[in-house]
Amino acid sequence: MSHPGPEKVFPVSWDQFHRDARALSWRLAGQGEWKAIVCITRGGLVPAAILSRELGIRVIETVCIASYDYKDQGDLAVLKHVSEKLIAETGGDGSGILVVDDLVDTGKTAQEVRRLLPKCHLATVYAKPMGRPLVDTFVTEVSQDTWIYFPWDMGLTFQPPIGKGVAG
Ligand SMILES: O=P(O)(O)OC[C@H]1O[C@H](OP(=O)(O)OP(=O)(O)O)[C@H](O)[C@@H]1O
Ligand code: HPA
Ligand SMILES: [Mg+2]
Repeated sequence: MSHPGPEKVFPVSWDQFHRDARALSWRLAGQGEWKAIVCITRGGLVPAAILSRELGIRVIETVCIASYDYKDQGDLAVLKHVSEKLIAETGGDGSGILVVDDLVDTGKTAQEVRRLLPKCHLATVYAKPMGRPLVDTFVTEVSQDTWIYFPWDMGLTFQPPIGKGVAG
């Protein structure tokens, strides 16, 4: 499924992402003690590094899930599961695990994680309305027809002067 239009864009710089991931850490700080972070690769790797530092959580695991080819959503593939050892150590249902991703969009990825770890705490930096109910904690909501551009997907390019695009 291609992302529906009309499309708005929300470009995020490294600095903005760092601030937003720190804001997520503040929201999570009072909410409990987590034994481990499980990040949903690849997008969850960067916020997981920041949360790990801010919350002092040193056990980091991955669940590797892919569904988008650029903006086209395809079938969801779980490429690697969370280790059986960590699941067993956390009661088999994800209790005490903080799962982190960069964003929730349709909620398909989050649904799969909830199926694997029903009692985990799921945190994302950004959320769109369709996926929002599946997330426990997030920082910023954007509309469903907004595409978020992350700093690791962008480079510096020439911008045409704003006046050139204005009719008249
Ligand atoms: O709520 P959803 O509609 O499922 O979309 C959200 C997921 O999509 C992106 O991952 P993607 O599958 O592109 O893989 P990536 O993290 O490796 O870029 C993003 O990082 C989330 O994990
Ligand atoms: O808005 C988005 N931006 C980047 N990756 C994504 N994967 C799903 N939605 C998005
Ligand atoms: Mg992802």
